[in-house]
Amino acid sequence: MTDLPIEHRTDPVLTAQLIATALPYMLRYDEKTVVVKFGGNAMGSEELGKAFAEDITLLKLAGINPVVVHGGGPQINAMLTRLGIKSEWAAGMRITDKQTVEIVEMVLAGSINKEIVQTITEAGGRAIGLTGKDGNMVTVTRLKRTVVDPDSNIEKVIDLGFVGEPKTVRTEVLEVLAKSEIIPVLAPVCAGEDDGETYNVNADTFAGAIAGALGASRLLFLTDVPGVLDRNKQLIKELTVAEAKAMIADGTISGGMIPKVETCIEALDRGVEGVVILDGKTPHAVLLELFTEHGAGTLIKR
Ligand SMILES: Nc1ncnc2c1ncn2[C@@H]1O[C@H](COP(=O)(O)OP(=O)(O)O)[C@@H](O)[C@H]1O
Ligand SMILES: CC(=O)N[C@@H](CCC(=O)OP(=O)(O)O)C(=O)O
Repeated sequence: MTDLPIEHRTDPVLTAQLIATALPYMLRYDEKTVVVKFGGNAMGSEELGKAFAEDITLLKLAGINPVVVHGGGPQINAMLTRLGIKSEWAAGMRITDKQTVEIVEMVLAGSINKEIVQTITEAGGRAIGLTGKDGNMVTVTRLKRTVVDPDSNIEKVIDLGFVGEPKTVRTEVLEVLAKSEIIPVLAPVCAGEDDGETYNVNADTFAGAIAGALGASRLLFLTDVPGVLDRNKQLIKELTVAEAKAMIADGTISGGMIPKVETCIEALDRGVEGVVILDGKTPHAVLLELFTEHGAGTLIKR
């Protein structure tokens, strides 16, 4: 006991009892796929990253099949600023030109992806970092986005550049990994189905496509807010699809929360059983959500 770090030193009987309470949840998710989207804003500190890696490693050891999809919006912003490149946004998506997509790939696939893989390794797990390009896993077409011009109230189609929409998801590689001890960590960078160009894909959209194709039991979005908030900034614990659509239409849900909620709706359509948006800044948010009755965040439901 005394060799353990202080935060792990507790009454051994209590510890054993606590571990036993996780059993029904372990049985519930045994061999099930859980897709966890780790948002760039949720990667707040080294400590949070470590707790996240421990949770994911624990899921894998418990016989669950975790698939990690990560973002990195703020980290891409920081690199673009360092390089003096301006970035603009529309409907929660980065308008991505040729120069920007190179930086996006560098930050997501090169830097963040490997950092998460390393943190999982340090937690005692084994992880492999992949992008949508690897194994031709996810191919995309150019995303066409319609927005309503606030001045004229007229709908217009905007060109976001090299922003992709997942079209084909090939799950072979992930199925092989599910049978192994290796945890996939996926960066949302993909090749265009028609042109072979590199595309920037919103990490939420990517996670939804993966969860749908794998028939995941759970899709968790770890972000930097407690969940979907109402006009008074109060947490909404359960949100129906119709309510969510109305909140997007009236602007209560905006920015990066739009692709998240839209992905939740699509994931439900594709048969994912439980879709939750929760606060990734709470240490061990994944275990808290899956292994306790403490269900935090916003559950999106039909
Ligand atoms: N109704 C809402 N409830 C909660 N967050 C919202 C809402 N509308 C907009 N947001 C914004 O969405 C952000 C989360 O999306 P995003 O920044 O893309 O996070 P992530 O990096 O986790 O994907 C929040 O930090 C918040 O600023
Ligand atoms: C098209 C688009 O917007 N792509 C995102 C990809 C990263 C991402 O989604 O990161 P978060 O999950 O941290 O927001 C971007 O360029 O920022």
